[in-house]
Amino acid sequence: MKILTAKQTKELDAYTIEQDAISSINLMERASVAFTNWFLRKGFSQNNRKRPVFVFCGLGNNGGDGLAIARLLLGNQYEVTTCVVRYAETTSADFDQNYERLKKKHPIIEATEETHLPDIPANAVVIDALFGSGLNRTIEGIAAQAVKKMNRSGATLIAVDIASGLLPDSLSSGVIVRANYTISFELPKLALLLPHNDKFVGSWEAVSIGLNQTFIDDAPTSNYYVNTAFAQKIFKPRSKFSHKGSFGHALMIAGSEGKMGAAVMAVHGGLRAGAGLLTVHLPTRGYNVLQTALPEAMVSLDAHAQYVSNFPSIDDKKYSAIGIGPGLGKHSNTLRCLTKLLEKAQQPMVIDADAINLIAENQDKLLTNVPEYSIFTPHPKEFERLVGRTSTDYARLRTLKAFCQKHRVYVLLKGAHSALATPKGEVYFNSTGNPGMATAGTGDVLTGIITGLLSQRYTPFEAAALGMYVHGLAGDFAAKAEGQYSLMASDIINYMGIAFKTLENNANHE
Ligand SMILES: NC(=O)C1=CN([C@@H]2O[C@H](COP(=O)(O)OP(=O)(O)OC[C@H]3O[C@@H](n4cnc5c(N)ncnc54)[C@H](O)[C@@H]3O)[C@@H](O)[C@H]2O)[C@@H](O)CC1
Ligand SMILES: Nc1ncnc2c1ncn2[C@@H]1O[C@H](COP(=O)(O)OP(=O)(O)O)[C@@H](O)[C@H]1O
Ligand SMILES: [K+]
Repeated sequence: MKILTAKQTKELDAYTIEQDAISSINLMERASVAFTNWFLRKGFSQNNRKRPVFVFCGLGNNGGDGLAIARLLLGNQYEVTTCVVRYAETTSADFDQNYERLKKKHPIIEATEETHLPDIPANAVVIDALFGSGLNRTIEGIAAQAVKKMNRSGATLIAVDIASGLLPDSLSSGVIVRANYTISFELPKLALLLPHNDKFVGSWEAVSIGLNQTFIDDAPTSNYYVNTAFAQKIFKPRSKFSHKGSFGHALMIAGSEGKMGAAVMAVHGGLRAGAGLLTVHLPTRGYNVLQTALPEAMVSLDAHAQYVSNFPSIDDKKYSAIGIGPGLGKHSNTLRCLTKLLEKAQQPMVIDADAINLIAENQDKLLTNVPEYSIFTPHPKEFERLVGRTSTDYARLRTLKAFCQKHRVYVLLKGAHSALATPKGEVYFNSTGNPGMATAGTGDVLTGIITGLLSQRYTPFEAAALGMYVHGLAGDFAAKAEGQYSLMASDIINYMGIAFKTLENNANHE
């Protein structure tokens, strides 16, 4: 799914109105109905009674949506208080039409100064329709006072299209609505996916309003959203005559004294992702724990007991994918081993954890030897070690894209909405996952999954994109069954089967 800019969204609206024989006012009605349907599904009741609804409207089309939503909720027997915040003289034509329609049957509060703003009880549901994608400067005056009043109220805040004050695709400042929910029209906006905006976005959903698909298909963008349909296209079901040789042989280099569990997690992830064969190379002291936990894996033992100091021969292309990093440690001999491996390796590798840290600390020597199209999987701290500190989410995204373009590698920057950047400078944001996954070992599982997929001849991009999607989906299934609080990395492994099965089932029904 594409992520478009505010400017493109405006053009998309206009194109739809022109090409699809729908008037602007009817498109607004569609958007308002889509929002209201979402609202009705949620219900927003308390003790079997509908909670009072307060709608704050601006003077443009976002305000017009608010007025239409107020009318639709009145029709559904909600007790609605509507307030138009008069921060300027001019109003949009569609705002005017919806204003007239609502005014006929419902009193509208006009606020030109703070004392006009209605008091909001804490049990209310507030609909924020002050500004949408048309915002082009910080909010001031009476509109800013309305935002502050909404934020102070303790009520549940729902943003129409985007929280007022939040710019869809660039850095925001000034007062911003702290929404609990955001209902975005048609496509997600870049701002919804960035960590620093979490407090303004809440949980969000994109609802379809039937905007023109041809325009969307043709629109240039470098930002994408990896949803189910996207992952489904990448996923390859197994053919009847396949055998374990069809799914490659993965090599995972991992583990050090005290961190052998990371190797176990990664290997487990790789096997569950369907690697035909998987050899793990690890320090001798890890042998028993690994073979006891996972008899399915083959083991190549290092010359050293506590850390990795060498690696098995990769000359004969025996391994169709190599992953390195989980629990590796940073011993000087491990650094020497990694240096040699990077010199020798011809194929893209999956590089995680301490392998990233070692490369970060020895960039001059190591970075140029990383095989083209390798996949780095840093968490934010590891990414910072690699590229330095960045001040904002947008600056970090620019750095991420530039790093991938310069070094011709993929970087999967982990977190909520993990961002997979490509050598072309595109970014694919993940749709799956939950905060329960912020726990020890989940990253090791991901490294295993991606290595396992890569070994089966998925391209590096496919392996990374499908891997992050399935990893998050398994985490979502685990959280649904067990809750987020006590979720552990091994729960993700346990739910990987169900995650892959949903893709298998969908593929079989196509
Ligand atoms: N046909 C359409 O274009 C559709 C638009 N829709 C809604 O329309 C919204 C966009 O509407 P608009 O383009 O009218 O813009 P907004 O309603 O977001 O803002 C209204 C106007 O306020 C002015 N403004 C911007 N920042 C301001 C500030 N800080 N202080 C004071 N004035 C400011 C701008 O001139 C802007 O056009 C979307 O977010 C969506 O909610 C939906 O109804 C779907 C259809
Ligand atoms: N709030 C969150 N929402 C969704 N996914 C998350 C969240 N926090 C962490 N994750 C996921 O959990 C994993 C954590 O990886 P990492 O930090 O490397 O953990 P570890 O090093 O302990 O294995 C990543 O895949 C990341 O995307
Ligand atoms: K809004």
